[in-house]
Parts: sequence; C-alpha cells; structure tokens
Amino acid sequence: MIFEHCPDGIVITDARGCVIESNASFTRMTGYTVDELFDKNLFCLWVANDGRTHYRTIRRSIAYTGYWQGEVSPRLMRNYMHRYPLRINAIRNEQQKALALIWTLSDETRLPEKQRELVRLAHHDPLTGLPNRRSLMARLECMLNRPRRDTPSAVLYLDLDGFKQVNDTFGHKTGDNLLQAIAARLSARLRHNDMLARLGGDEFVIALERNSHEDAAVVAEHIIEQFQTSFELADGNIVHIGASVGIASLPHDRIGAELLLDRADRALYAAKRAGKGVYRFFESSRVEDA
Ligand SMILES: Nc1nc2c(ncn2[C@@H]2O[C@H](COP(=O)(O)OP(=O)(O)OP(=O)(O)O)[C@@H](O)[C@H]2O)c(=O)[nH]1
Repeated sequence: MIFEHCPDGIVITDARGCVIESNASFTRMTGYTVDELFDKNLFCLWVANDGRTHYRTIRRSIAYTGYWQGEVSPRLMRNYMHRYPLRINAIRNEQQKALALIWTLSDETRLPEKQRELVRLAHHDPLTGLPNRRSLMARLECMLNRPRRDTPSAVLYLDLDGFKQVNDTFGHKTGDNLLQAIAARLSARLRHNDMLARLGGDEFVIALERNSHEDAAVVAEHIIEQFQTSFELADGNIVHIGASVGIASLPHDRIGAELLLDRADRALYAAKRAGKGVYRFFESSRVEDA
C-alpha cells in the first residue's frame, strides 16, 4: 500500500537488475507500464546504454557500499525531457551478498517551489533557459565514457561575430534579447538527443550525439546558415549577426570533458582567424580547414 502510493518512483529488482515489482509513480515518471517492465533488466534498459564504464562504476559501488546515487539518462525514459535523481540500494544478506535492489527515482516536483527553483538555477542559464556549463560538462563526461567505435559524437563551440557591436549600438538589453532569440532559433532545429548549452557571454556549445565527422560539418553549416536571417527581437529591433563554429570530434583516446571543450575552442579560434562566419575542425596536430 505504502509502496504503491509513494510519490517517488520505486522498482524492486533481483540482484541482476531484473524487475520484480514497480509502483504507479514509477510508471508516471518514466512512461513504462508495470507489464512492460516485468522481468526486464533495468541495467540493460538504462545504464548499459550510457557506456560500459558507467555500468561498471555503478556495479562496483553497489558491490562495495551497497549503494549508488546519480541521475537517470533522460534518453532512456519515455518521458525523456525530465532528468530524475536515482538511488539504488542493495538488500544484502549477512555475507554482504546482494539479494535484491531497490531503485528509487526522486520526484523533484514535490520539492517546495523555492527549492525546485534552486535545482533549476544550478543547471540552467537564467537568461536563455538553456543548460549551463555544469550541465554541459556532465553530458560531455557521459559521452566520453561511452564505447566510442559505434557512437561517434562531436562538440560544436559557437561564438557570435561582432556581438559587442550589438551591445554598443542597441544597448545591453537588446543584446540580451538577441541571445534569447538565438537560443530559441538554434534549439528549434536540434534533435532532442543533442544538447545546446550557453557557457556565458556570446558563447554556446552543442553536444552532438551519434554524429559522424561529416554530420557534424553539416550541422555546423546549418547553424551558420541560420544566422543569414535577421533576428526580430521582442523590443522591436531587427539585428543581423553571424557566428563562427569550432568542432571537436570525440577522439578514440581517453580524454576529459575540459580537454574536449578546449579542443573545440581552439578550432573556434581558427575559424575566427579565418575571417569569421565559418567552421573549423580540431585535428590532433593541426586545425583542419573547412
Ligand atoms: N547583452 C549581453 N552582453 C553580454 C553578456 N555577457 C557578455 N556580454 C558581452 O558580450 C561581448 C562578448 O565579447 P566578444 O566575444 O569579444 O565580442 P564580439 O564582438 O562578438 O567579438 P568577436 O567574437 O571577435 O566577433 C562583450 O562585450 C560582453 O560585455 C550578456 O549576458 N548579455
């Protein structure tokens, strides 16, 4: 009774992760019905898709501490727009062997309004509503921890050309409106698996999931094309502005998110030097011409 009516989503699985029972909140939060879940392995359904390293980290934490805490990948939820905190607790026997696992998705919507706002602010840029640097870095780490061969991905670092001039000519408020309009235009064209984040100032980054080298170039071209149409802003001003893009494909060697972003930034620098309004790739020994 308490299990069924608990506002948090709860699933009980065996030690391997096969579902024994789930509650109504879990169905509401993930979109998976009880029947669909029965006997499915939750590790296969969610975790394994985020990479073997991630899977092994979780398994190891459960084996040693009986506990793991993190976030559920939104791509693996039917309700993929939401990212829920997930806890996995092992029920262990006296020899510390896991007998069953309790998976709990916390329903943040139950938090008081003020607390929810704090959670939102911690992960989003207040001006545009886009994910912020922190969210981006978490996503990049996730991408970098996946097996690479079958999942080529890329990072596009975008910087506006001549944004300072917009501020100087029209004022800071119009500059803000322009950043919001750009965020909306770029978001509208992205696939829902990709992430558009604002790092601050006039810098945006797109984490492209499962895109080949060629695909990343096509996306970069489309982005630059999107700046050919002027932005009609909420304050009535019409502003024309361009953008340059630096691209770093996920390498086969193991690197961290900071280095990957730095590579995209270096490619962006090359695009700026090449006269702006173009894209450039980062290549390990040199920056490749577009
Ligand atoms: N309106 C507005 N301006 C900002 C914000 N954050 C930073 N800026 C301004 O954005 C400008 C960014 O500087 P730059 O990237 O050097 O300007 P730019 O003219 O685009 O230079 P290039 O990239 O070389 O073309 C600075 O003038 C900052 O003051 C913001 O949140 N709102």
